[in-house]
Amino acid sequence: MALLQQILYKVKIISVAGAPVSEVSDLQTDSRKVKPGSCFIAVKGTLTDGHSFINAAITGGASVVVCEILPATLSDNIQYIVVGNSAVAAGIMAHNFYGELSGKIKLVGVTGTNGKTTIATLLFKLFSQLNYKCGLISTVQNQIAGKILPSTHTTPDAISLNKLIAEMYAEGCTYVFMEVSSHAIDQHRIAGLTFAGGIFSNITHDHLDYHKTFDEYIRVKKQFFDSLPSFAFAISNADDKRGAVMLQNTKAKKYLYSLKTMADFKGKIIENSLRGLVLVINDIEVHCRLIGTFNAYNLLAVYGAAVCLNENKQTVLQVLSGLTGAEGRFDYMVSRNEKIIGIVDYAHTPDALLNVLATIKNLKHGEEKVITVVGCGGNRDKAKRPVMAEVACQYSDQIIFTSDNPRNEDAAQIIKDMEAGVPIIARKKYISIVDRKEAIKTAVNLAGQQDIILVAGKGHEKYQEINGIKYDFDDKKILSEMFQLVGK
Ligand SMILES: CC(=O)N[C@H]1[C@@H](OP(=O)(O)OP(=O)(O)OC[C@H]2O[C@@H](n3ccc(=O)[nH]c3=O)[C@H](O)[C@@H]2O)O[C@H](CO)[C@@H](O)[C@@H]1O[C@H](C)C(=O)N[C@@H](C)C(=O)N[C@H](CCC(=O)O)C(=O)O
Ligand SMILES: Nc1ncnc2c1ncn2[C@@H]1O[C@H](COP(=O)(O)OP(=O)(O)OP(=O)(O)O)[C@@H](O)[C@H]1O
Repeated sequence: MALLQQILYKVKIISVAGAPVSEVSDLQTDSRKVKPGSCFIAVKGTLTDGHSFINAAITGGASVVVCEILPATLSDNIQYIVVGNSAVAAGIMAHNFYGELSGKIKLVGVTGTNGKTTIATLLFKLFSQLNYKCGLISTVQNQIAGKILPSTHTTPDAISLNKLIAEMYAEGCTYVFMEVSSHAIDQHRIAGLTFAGGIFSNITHDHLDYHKTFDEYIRVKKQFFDSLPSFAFAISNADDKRGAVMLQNTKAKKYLYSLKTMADFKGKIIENSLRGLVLVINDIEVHCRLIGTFNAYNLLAVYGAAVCLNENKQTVLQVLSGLTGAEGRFDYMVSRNEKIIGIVDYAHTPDALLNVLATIKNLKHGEEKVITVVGCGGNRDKAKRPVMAEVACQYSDQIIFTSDNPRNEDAAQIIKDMEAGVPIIARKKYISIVDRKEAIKTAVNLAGQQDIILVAGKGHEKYQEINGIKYDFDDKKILSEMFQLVGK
């Protein structure tokens, strides 16, 4: 049980009604999770309004209701607390409920359209190798000092988020690196948290189904930096058109990183190939295992954050040189005998597939073939199927269409939908193999010395979802097994 008065610390209360309650058992924003003695916070959502579930929450046992508008009829023995914004209140209350722990650890948030998972994961790996106990909150997975927990959101809801941070604190974590999505900022999932630092990667047109306009998307992202405290650091990408704007109104100490202009954290690419990056960062040369210019930016952001957190520059670069990126994000291996490069990437949209294939094309230096294994998910946007196929054909020498997560659809039909997008001139360079394992094996059989195999779409996922059942499936593991089996 927790004292209601303490949980309401810093919440802007407009009025209070009903029967006074001194303690609550927990906080819930979902009436379906309410238990006897819960405090139910009615949040206006994107689909429905939590206010319409107040009665259900009371029936479930809630003794306190936090809301923006009082219900027409008040129930007996319930305390009602009216606030200006329930989502903000939920954030602050969750932070108080779990012991205001974000200020007791160093919490670093990463926001931007691309690179959040990579930057947060690299920071987690770096600080873990520097012998700190760390937490990671990301799209791919959450981690508490090495213990892996599944992730459902890029940034969890306020209650789950504060609970997770409390678990990290209890395990002795001193740093938590987390992704901050624009949805989370907009829905106040991070309200009440004290950040030690914030990092901006970049912003491009995305998520406009949610934010409606690009200006609104920028405004939401900027709110994160506007809310950082003066003792925090704010690091931004000087080479992004909106990099400077992000830091315009922040109280935090401002830093910029760049590959192009003078900046606090200045980097230069000396070598950029499918075998890694050679960079000079603040006059120190560093050989990294990550691939592509975008990863040079990610590495600079990580380096900058580590320096802001008072780590030794040489040591940071030394550790960074050995790190691989986030699982399933341009995740690559080299086959033992024929030095075939195998890349597993989460790219499951035409845009992402184009980015990965364009990066491969820019980095390969000779006549190496690019063989792409790709499919599309079932029960999702059908319009993207032919477009994905077209992109794959445009940038690959050979393509194998296969199944992704067919879910409740017929995998062969999904592939047919993809085949409709194959340009006439590319008809001879694709084949279709429904069984994903067979498709990967065929790609390995087709590949010669130094060729490049891209297995796209599932990245870090460890399953294939077919008719409601998730079967074990791991692209990276299977690719590696096939290299061995085929003897390449
Ligand atoms: C569009 C969106 O972001 N929706 C999020 C939002 O749900 P919502 O606003 O739709 O909720 P709602 O269904 O309208 O319900 C409103 C309120 O009524 C409550 N309710 C609802 C039903 C009921 O019976 N009882 C009840 O109390 C709900 O708990 C909620 O508080 O708030 C929920 C709780 O925080 C989130 O789980 C949910 O994420 C959905 C599942 C989602 O898919 N979100 C994606 C788009 C998302 O957030 N993505 C970003 C990453 C984006 C990226 O960079 O790729 C992320 O951070 O994960
Ligand atoms: N700094 C960057 N700039 C542009 N593209 C990037 C950057 N970092 C990674 N990418 C590309 O975007 C893809 C997604 O990267 P990552 O998962 O790190 O980003 P994210 O912001 O977490 O996106 P998501 O929420 O979709 O996972 C990668 O596979 C890579 O192709």
